Amino acid sequence: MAGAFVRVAVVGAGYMGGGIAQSFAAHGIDCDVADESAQRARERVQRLHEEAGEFAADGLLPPRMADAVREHLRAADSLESAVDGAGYVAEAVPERVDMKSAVLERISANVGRDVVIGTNTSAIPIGELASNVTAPERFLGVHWMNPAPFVPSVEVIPAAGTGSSVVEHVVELLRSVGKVPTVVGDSPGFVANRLQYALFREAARLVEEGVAAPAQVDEVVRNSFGFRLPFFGPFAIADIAGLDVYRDGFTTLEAAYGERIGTPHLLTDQVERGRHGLKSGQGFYEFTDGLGAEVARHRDRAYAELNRLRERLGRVELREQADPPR
Ligand SMILES: NC(=O)C1=CN([C@@H]2O[C@H](COP(=O)(O)OP(=O)(O)OC[C@H]3O[C@@H](n4cnc5c(N)ncnc54)[C@H](O)[C@@H]3O)[C@@H](O)[C@H]2O)C=CC1
Ligand SMILES: O=C(O)[C@@H](O)C(=O)[C@H](O)[C@@H](O)CO
Repeated sequence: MAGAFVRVAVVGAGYMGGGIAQSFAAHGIDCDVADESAQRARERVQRLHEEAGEFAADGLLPPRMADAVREHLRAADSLESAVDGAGYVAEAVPERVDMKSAVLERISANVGRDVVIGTNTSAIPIGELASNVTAPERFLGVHWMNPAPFVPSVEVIPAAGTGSSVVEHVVELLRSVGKVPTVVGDSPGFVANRLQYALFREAARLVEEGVAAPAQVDEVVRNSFGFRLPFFGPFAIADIAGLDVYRDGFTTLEAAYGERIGTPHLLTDQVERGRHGLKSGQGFYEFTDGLGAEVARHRDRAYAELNRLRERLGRVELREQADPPR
């Protein structure tokens, strides 16, 4: 059914809209982009074409995909002409409810009722934006990560009224362009940004309290739990560490920071049921029948390989602010 979306339109050709458009076009899907003015859309598309060539020259994209971006990605003179004939429209204008509402109203006034409309909002509940769209069963959140051509995940967020076939078609479309779509519930920040912003908030508190400078926080994160994240999410990481150990750690953190870092019931419940993670054979995941040993072996191989990749790639040195924030 991805064929139902042979043409897509992207409204808002900035950092995200541009990358989303490149991702579709690189896979041979015609993609028309609109921005605030025809001139801005033309300038952005010219840059997106050049950038695809640079990706190919650097070996990040096969040359045929860069050619496909030049062939299939086009600038439209207006929102109305971009969406004309599209089967799927991606909205990627700034993260402001007023701006998104006006643009979504305009999109839905200019397309048929069966045209699927996805918003790339980072955090605004989809149910809140749905009131701007006629036939809201064809509306949903489709949240890409930056930079869109290279980061696999796209959160797919149905609102209460989104049709299940619409969700299926969008999942299929995203898979057809090499993405990893995950359907999640409609809650502010969804999964990725609720976690990402919670991490950033605590990182900022550490700096505000003088515990560490931004560069020190980043160094610790990259080389500690951040090092594990390409392979394991927070539940697998907790299982591998030991859920009883996590529960005991929370005792100290909760005493110091209260509810902000309070012990989750989900965790104490596992520990009380004797599910301590990998070492007990069960936690949030099952490690029986030799799976525990397999997970540990894969973990060690993955981490050793990641160390080698990091050595090979080297680092880009970020220059610290001369007058660091407190
Ligand atoms: N920057 C990021 O890392 C990510 C951002 N997002 C979300 O994607 C959306 C866009 O963010 P960015 O691309 O980073 O912003 P951006 O500022 O780079 O791009 C926004 C684009 O929308 C255009 N625009 C503004 N008003 C418009 C209108 N009425 N009609 C058509 N185009 C209009 C702007 O000229 C600009 O090109 C936001 O909702 C943001 O939260 C989602 C994932 C990652
Ligand atoms: O991290 C990402 O790419 C996304 O989840 C985002 O939505 C943005 O970084 C966002 O937080 C910035 O507005």
